[in-house]
Amino acid sequence: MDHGWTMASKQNPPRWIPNTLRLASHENARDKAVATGHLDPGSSILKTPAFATILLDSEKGRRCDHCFRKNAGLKKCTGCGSYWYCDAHCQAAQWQAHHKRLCKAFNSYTSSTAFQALQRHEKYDSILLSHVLAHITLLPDAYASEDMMYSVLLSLLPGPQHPSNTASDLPICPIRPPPPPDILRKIYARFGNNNFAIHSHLTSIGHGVFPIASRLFNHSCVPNAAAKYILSPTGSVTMDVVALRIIAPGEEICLPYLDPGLLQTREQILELSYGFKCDCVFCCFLRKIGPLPEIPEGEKELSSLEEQLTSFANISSISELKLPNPSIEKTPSVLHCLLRESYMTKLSETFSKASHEQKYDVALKSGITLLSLYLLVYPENYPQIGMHLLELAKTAWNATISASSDRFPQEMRRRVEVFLTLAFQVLTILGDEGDSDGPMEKITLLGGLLAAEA
Ligand SMILES: C[S@@+](CC[C@H](N)C(=O)[O-])C[C@H]1O[C@@H](n2cnc3c(N)ncnc32)[C@H](O)[C@@H]1O
Repeated sequence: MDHGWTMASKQNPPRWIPNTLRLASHENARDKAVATGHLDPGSSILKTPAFATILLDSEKGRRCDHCFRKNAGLKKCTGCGSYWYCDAHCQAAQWQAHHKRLCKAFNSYTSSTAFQALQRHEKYDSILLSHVLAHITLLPDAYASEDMMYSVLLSLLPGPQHPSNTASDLPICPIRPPPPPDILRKIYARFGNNNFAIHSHLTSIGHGVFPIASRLFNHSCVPNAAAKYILSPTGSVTMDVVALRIIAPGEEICLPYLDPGLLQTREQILELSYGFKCDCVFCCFLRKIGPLPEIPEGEKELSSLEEQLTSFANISSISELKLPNPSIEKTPSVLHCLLRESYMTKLSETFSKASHEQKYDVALKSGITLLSLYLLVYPENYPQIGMHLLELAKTAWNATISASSDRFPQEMRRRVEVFLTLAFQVLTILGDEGDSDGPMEKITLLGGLLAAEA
């Protein structure tokens, strides 16, 4: 079995590498995936199916455990009563993938004292690990299988060593044949730094093991690509890695391992969970400026800083043709306090609450400040920017229709158009993903309302 493919050791790239990519050596991360040719924004770089997945508890019973699609008429597994499926097709597919090895023992395993003593994230790991192992036992030759994805899974870099990474204490569902302890340890040691959160329109719905994507993509806090998830009635979840901007031939393709908006905690998370120090321009800038200053308590002072932020982000120049792209490294030092994570959270809460309570002036002011911050911290065409532009368009629309006709400002209408067009431009790069009732449908709906009002 080929567990350790490296650039140096083989001439011909393995068949799991798509022709958009080649592997090259990386000084700290073993290998890196580089583009073989020019890639336009929105190009698909890699499509890869999951090796195993698990739904979050919040989604259990409202999404199919196999295809992850929402379904009001799910049917429960009559064996264990703990898995739900769209239909016989999804049930049969998951039965063959892993469930036939788990169904009988599943409930006694999850009600055991050992399982119940686990933290929530460990419970997810424990069940996902059981899915992975059960799947392996169903491959030809089980734990000695030559299966491509299994080989790639075993060849992944392990996460940093810490006690929770040893698998010896992690209970798993009893599986026949039982996994050799070294395989069990090896796979679990690769969970923390390789698995992915599966999301639909920015909401996490599950976790997944996608060995090929893990093997290929390193992290950047200023990524040029992003992963989206395709939910289809014909199979389990597929990951699609999409270019966010033009990528030149030979350029490394990176994904964000965490939310690039985590400006204060990401260094620690990357070190603890992934075992490396990020050297992207953004992290170098944050290290250079040191601890972020406190946010001023006075309302006037904060409001003046917010005006300076929107002016630095050049928000007034917004047109439907292009979003400004302010450079984080040039952020004036007086604005560094606004890079605190708590400030972004608070601003986002103010925007949502004010929109909800129909305080549109407050909502639009905080929403535009939040947009300035997003443009500063997120890379070009990042979906958070597009989703926020859509929220701004909805808020501006509600403000427009709630105003009395004599107050109906043409300028506000124009704002709706601009936000909506920009939301479309950004979100169309990632394209359709997750559930079908996504932001693109909402953009079409609001565009229709706007046209009808004209
Ligand atoms: C999902 S793997 C990435 C694929 C890896 N390059 C390989 O050759 O298999 C994650 C691991 O790669 C390394 N890594 C990823 N991004 C990195 C970066 N920007 N700098 C240093 N190491 C990185 C870390 O060891 C991390 O735990």
